[in-house]
Amino acid sequence: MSTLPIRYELIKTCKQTGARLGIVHTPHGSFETPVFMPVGTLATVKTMSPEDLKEMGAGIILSNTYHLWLRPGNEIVKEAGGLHKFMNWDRAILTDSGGFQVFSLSDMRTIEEEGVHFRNHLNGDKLFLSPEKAMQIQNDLGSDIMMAFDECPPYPAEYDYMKKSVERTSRWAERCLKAHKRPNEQGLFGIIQGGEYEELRKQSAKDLVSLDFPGYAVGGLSVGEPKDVMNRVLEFTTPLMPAHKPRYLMGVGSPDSLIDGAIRGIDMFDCVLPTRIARNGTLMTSEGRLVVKNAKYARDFGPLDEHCDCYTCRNYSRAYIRHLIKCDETFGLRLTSYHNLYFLVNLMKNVRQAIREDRLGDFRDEFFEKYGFNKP
Ligand SMILES: CNc1nc2c(CC[C@H]3O[C@@H](OC)[C@H](OC)[C@@H]3O)c3nc(N)[nH]c(=O)c3cc2[nH]1
Ligand SMILES: [Zn+2]
Repeated sequence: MSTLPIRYELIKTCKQTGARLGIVHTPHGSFETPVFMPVGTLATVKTMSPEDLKEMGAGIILSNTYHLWLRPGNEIVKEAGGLHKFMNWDRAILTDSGGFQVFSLSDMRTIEEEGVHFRNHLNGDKLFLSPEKAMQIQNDLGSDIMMAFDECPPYPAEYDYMKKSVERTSRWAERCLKAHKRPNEQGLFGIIQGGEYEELRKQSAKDLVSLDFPGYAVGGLSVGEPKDVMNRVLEFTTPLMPAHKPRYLMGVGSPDSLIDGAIRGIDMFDCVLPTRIARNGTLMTSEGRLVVKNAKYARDFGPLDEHCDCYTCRNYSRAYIRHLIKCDETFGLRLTSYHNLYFLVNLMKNVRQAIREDRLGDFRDEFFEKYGFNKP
C-alpha cells in the first residue's frame, strides 16, 4: 500500500558515479537530495532556532519517538497540534521509531514477538514499546515521515541471531503498516536490516519491498563497523531498494561517509555528530577537523574556515570562539553548532552540484585530499 504524501522525483544520475540527484516532496515542502538532515532529538536541534536552520538551508529535520514519548509525552505534543506547531517548524520532519534508542540507551531490556520491555533511562521505570505503540506516538507527533519499529542489532552479530531478528523486524514492519492511521498524511519508511550478511539484507529488502512502503532506510549501520564494511553493505543493499523511492541511511555521518553513501545511491542522511562534537569545540573545516580549544588559536583572529561563508565564519574569529568554549559560554555552542551543521548541509549542496556536472568522483578525490581522508 503506497501512501500519497511522500513522492520521490529523480532528476538525474551522475554519469561518473551513479549517484542520484532527486527531490523528495512532503506535506511540509520539498527538499533536494542527497541531503543531510539535522537531528533534533528532543524537538530542538540543539542551540539552533528554526530561523537558523532555514537560513542554512535545512529542508527537513529529525526528531525522536522514544525521547518525545518520555519527555514531554506524545499526548502533550498532540494537544499542541503536533510537532510542527509545538516547535514552530513548518518544513518537513522525520521521526525515528524508537527502536534504536531502546538498544542504545537501556541495558535492561527483553525483546519479544510482541515488542520490547525495557527501563526508562531517566528514572528506571518499566516501559514497553511495540510496533503499534511506536506508530501511535508518531501519529500523535504528526511527522511527515515515520519510521517502522525495528530492531537495530549490535555489531557484530551472529548469523543465526541476525536471521531471527530480520524476520521479526519484517513482521513488525507489517504490523506498523496495519497500525498506520493516516497513510494519506504521513509517510512510513521500512528499515532494511541484516547486518553485514548479503543473504539477510536480500531477505529483509524482499520482505519490505513487497509491502510497498513509500520509502526505505538502510538500518543496522554506523554501529561500530569499519567504513569498508559499511560501504560493502551499501554496495549490495541499495540496488535492492526501489529506484523511484527515497533511500535513507540512518545515523550517518561523517563527511567521507556522506560522500561515499551518495556515490552508492543513498539520498538521505542523519547524524548527531556535527552538533555533538561542536559542543566540545571540534569543528569540521575544508582542511579537516579543528579543535578550537587548542592554545595555537589563542591569537588567531581569522575565521574557523576561510572557505566557509556561514554566519559564524563571517562574523567571529577562532580566538573569540576558543575563548567562549573555554569559558563554557552558551553563545560559543551556538557558533560551533551553526558552523558544523552548515558545513554538512553545504557539503551536500556541493555534492548535488557535482552530480549535476557528472563529476562526483572527482569531487570526492578533491575533498578527501583537502580534508585529509587520503592521508595515511
Ligand atoms: C548513529 N548510528 C546509527 N543511528 C541509527 C539509528 C537512528 C538513531 C536515531 O537516534 C537519534 O540519534 C541518536 C536520532 O533520532 C532523531 C536518530 O535518528 C537507527 N534507527 C533505527 N530505527 N534503526 C536502525 O537500524 C538505526 C541505526 C543507526 N545507526
Ligand atoms: Zn562556517
